Amino acid sequence: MELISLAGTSSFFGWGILPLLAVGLTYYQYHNADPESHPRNAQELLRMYDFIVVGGGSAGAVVASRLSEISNWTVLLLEAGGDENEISDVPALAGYTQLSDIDWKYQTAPPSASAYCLAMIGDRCNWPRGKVLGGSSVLNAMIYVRGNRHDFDLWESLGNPGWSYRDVLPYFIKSEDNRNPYLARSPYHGTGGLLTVQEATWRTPLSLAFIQAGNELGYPNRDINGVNQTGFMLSQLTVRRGSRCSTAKAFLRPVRNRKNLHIAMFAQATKILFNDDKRAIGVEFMRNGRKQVAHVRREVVLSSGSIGSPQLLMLSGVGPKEHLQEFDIPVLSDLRVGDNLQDHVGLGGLTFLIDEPVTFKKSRFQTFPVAMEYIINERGPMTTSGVEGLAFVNSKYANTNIDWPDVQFHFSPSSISSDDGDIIRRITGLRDSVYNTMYKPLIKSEAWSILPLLLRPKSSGWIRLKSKDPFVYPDINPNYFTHKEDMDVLVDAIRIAMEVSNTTAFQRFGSRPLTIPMPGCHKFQFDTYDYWECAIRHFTFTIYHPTGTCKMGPERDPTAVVDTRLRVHGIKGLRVADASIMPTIVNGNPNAAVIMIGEKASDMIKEDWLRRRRQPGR
Ligand SMILES: Cc1cc2nc3c(=O)[nH]c(=O)nc-3n(C[C@H](O)[C@H](O)[C@H](O)COP(=O)(O)OP(=O)(O)OC[C@H]3O[C@@H](n4cnc5c(N)ncnc54)[C@H](O)[C@@H]3O)c2cc1C
Repeated sequence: MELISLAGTSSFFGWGILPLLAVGLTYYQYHNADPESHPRNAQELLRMYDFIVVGGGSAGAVVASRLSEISNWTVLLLEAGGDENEISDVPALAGYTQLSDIDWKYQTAPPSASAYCLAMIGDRCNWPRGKVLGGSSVLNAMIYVRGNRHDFDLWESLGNPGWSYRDVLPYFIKSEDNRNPYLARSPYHGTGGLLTVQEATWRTPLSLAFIQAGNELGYPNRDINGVNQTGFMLSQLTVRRGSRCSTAKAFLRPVRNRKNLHIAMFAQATKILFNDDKRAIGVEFMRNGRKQVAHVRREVVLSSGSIGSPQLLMLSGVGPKEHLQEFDIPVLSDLRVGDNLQDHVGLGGLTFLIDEPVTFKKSRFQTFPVAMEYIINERGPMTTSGVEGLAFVNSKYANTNIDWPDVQFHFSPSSISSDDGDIIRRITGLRDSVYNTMYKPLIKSEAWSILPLLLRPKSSGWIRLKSKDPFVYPDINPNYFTHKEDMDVLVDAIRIAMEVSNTTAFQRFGSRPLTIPMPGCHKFQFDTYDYWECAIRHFTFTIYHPTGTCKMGPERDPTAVVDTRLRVHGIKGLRVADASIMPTIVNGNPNAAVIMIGEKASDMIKEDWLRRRRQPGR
């Protein structure tokens, strides 16, 4: 628009003005003042900072941004990866970032205690994590869900005062800039914050069928980030003008010109350094092939995520004593780092066929006009994350006396093969036998799917070092389905998904389940408990929500790693602020809660240090 109006004025001033303008803009480096311009990768670092934040992901970007609001504090953000790119910006291309350079490309260890991920090559599930400024918020599906008020009240009741729903709600609201007027009006949402949240502006007709189906089943269409969670709704997303709004875009780009904030990309922390008093005094990191050290005056904040944070703590001598001794790592604080690994897990590839040409397919939407609509108008099919609707429902095992549903549905107007086998097949790591038998035959069909997800798993796993070498990935054991109750809830969730397909809303499109049996499950009759258990153990689908590996809890809790102010027990000058501190996994996609943790951590750090300054002698 601006260019068009400039072109209009050029006839008045003559053509000479455009080159003049271009020279002027370059001379004054106009982009420097643009809050949307990318952050700079600082090359010259100081020897000492007030704070060092390790990891610039969903939480770390928030912490670095908020701490550097105090202009006389110097802040260094160390990020192992580089910057976001054009592909990661496009919601519909989210899958393309996985297994790319900006993904750590973790995998689960082959199962031992119980069977899962059997349909995947090597019986390992891929666990993507963002290795990029913005972290996993650059790879994720952008779904904005806060969790349930009972999650946070539970955290408080486990000995964490200050973390009840009433306490944390203001932090969710603080970050948010909700762009849907009907949501923005609600007291549960915020406007004017740094993180843009809105519903997708484009959707298939099936999204409305999904909401109507919920109604038919007795579930209201409601804002699941509002007063109650149980119900169906269109997805709220962290997007801005049709593009991804990662935490790097939201929290770091606007402050890129702060002199007191240095962002060092491609800098992977390898160890936290301590003095004899067990106080963190600096961080050792690798950058440009060189080992370097940055010292810290006040605190190190570890925000390396649920895999990176426990790994770095253990490498630095904070972790289970017997495990660290295996690697001859001197033990500074014997804590259950790496335990309590909780994740959301469900059945992948639960597919329904329809007769109408309304689904989201590569052949229909990866076209030149669609691309141009995105580039020019920031609208159209490229702006969708692929998950058009969400539902929070109760399995028959849920306590319906309280609003705390135990199952989440992700509704997609597509199937595993809607992209013609390009990406989804690769990023799920499906064996050829499974893809070719079940999903390849659907390439020409119209299909939609529901991902039924277990919200509060009883099974939990652990992260353990495989080596003292910080560049060797740790062992990831999610231990899915060691508790039968988890399987019971999921099988019942599949039955509810079948009911969704049977509603009038979906029958209008001729909806019916895909009945090709999962390879490996032929011996069970389709749609029995045993069949679904077998299918779940094969096409085990995590949507990558690992949490809890540096659990928050009081000192009396032998499983706690950080206290309620996120300070590592037994250590000075070191906090953890990311998904790993969750004592229990939140009831829904965790990104919003992780951002809340970043906000609250920053406020606590400010309170602690600014109060100390005002009260000399403490
Ligand atoms: C594919 C995918 C889809 C998802 N979809 C959704 C969704 O739609 N909605 C939702 O709510 N949640 C979603 N999630 C989960 C959500 O994105 C994460 O829970 C959240 O981003 C975790 O934030 P974090 O700050 O704990 O870790 P991260 O965001 O992963 O940040 C950790 C950062 O630390 C850096 N780092 C790690 N180790 C080091 C080191 N040693 N030195 C320096 N830097 C280091 C990493 O590179 C990274 O940038 C998804 C996740 C993935 C991977």
